[in-house]
Amino acid sequence: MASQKQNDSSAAGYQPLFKSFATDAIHVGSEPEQWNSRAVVPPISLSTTFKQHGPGKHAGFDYSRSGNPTRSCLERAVAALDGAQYCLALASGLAATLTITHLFKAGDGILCMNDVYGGTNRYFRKVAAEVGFDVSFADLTKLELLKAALKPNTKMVWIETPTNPTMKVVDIKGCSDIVHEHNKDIIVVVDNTFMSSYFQRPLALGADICMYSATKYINGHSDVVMGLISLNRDDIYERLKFLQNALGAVPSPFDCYMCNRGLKTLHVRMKQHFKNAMAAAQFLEADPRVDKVIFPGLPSHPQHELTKRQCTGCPGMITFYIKGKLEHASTFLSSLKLFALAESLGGYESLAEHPAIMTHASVSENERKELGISDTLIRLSVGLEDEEDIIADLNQALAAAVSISTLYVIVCISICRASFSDQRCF
Ligand SMILES: Cc1ncc(COP(=O)(O)O)c(C=O)c1O
Ligand SMILES: N[C@@H](CC[Se]C[C@H](N)C(=O)O)C(=O)O
Repeated sequence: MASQKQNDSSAAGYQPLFKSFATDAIHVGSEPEQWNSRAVVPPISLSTTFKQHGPGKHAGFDYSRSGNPTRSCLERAVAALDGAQYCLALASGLAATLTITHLFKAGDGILCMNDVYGGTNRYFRKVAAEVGFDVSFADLTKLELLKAALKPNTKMVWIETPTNPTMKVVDIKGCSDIVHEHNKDIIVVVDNTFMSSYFQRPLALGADICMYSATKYINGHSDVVMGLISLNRDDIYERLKFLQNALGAVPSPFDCYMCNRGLKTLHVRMKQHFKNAMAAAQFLEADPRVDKVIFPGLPSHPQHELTKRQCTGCPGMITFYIKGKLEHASTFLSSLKLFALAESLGGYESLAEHPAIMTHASVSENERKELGISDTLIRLSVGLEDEEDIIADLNQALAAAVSISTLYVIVCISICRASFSDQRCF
């Protein structure tokens, strides 16, 4: 990648860290010289309107939905971190998705990765499809399925990587090349919520738009709901800027201030999320009470090599299947003491949830089954607490959920099932 340089603190085998990331996060958009007061921390500009010199003659801002000084500070910082020329802040991740989709019109084709955040699935299936978009889904981890799914009316390909919740990793460059060879006008969007700009820069890999639920790692403190869109193309930016104002789903100046404040420590947080998640994933993978762990940082992850090729590291997201049934998953979740049983992710605090019942309840049962979102699937957002405390909490909750005698019964049943099916085979 042209914008990257080898850095001592890069994780072994991954892409080198992005040059000057921390410096840009801290300084771009926050220059004291832009304010008469020379404030080092950007002020929260609450005014909804701005005095004009003459009709239509203003100093860059006229009305706060159309543009706001505090929002501009955040947008400039995020653009720099994404290696983008432009960034637009929206009221939520879903508001960003909605605003991007308004680039198109009824009858246009939208091809979406089959495993995406439940609300994205819900929006495309139950809102966009209902107003006439031709929405289809495919497993974009398989490039041949992407090729087969592109249609003459396809206008947008929506990638989420790693996917929420089953952590599939999509080859952004591979997909973008195929899509743009098919038709250079198709817009490739990457939902970069899980990786954040610290671990992945989709625009450098060929995507046209990079979007975020900034509610997660970008803000990182679980106290702001926001969406962000970064891009380089002038024509798409002009239209999105128009839509940001015309649709009006903008964040408040206070939230922009908070998010910009969170962004200043993104690099520090992401490093520690990676370290803590790696330790937790290794612990879970070695534990007999766990069936399977899905973490792109583990060599057992099917796209581990791809992750190292396209990312600089991994966030704190781990998905795993606990041994047993729904009752074991439920007991595990309600026995956690340090992890809070709650939706959302990417904050400094550890969270755990049950995707089938919580974040992906809006995905149909059949689809959940196909995607592996089963009753025993648990999603963790590993926070920044001490590593030993995180592991101790997982250990005690596993002990509460799957006792040695239960484990013995589960193992006996699976041995019996295996030998029964062997006999049926012969
Ligand atoms: C990957 C991903 N994309 C988008 C969204 C939507 O973001 P928001 O909740 O900020 O609207 C979420 C979560 O809600 C998410 O996890
Ligand atoms: N992206 C978050 C959001 C949780 Se789902 C929120 C709400 N219940 C809804 O259905 O919109 C995550 O935890 O994945």
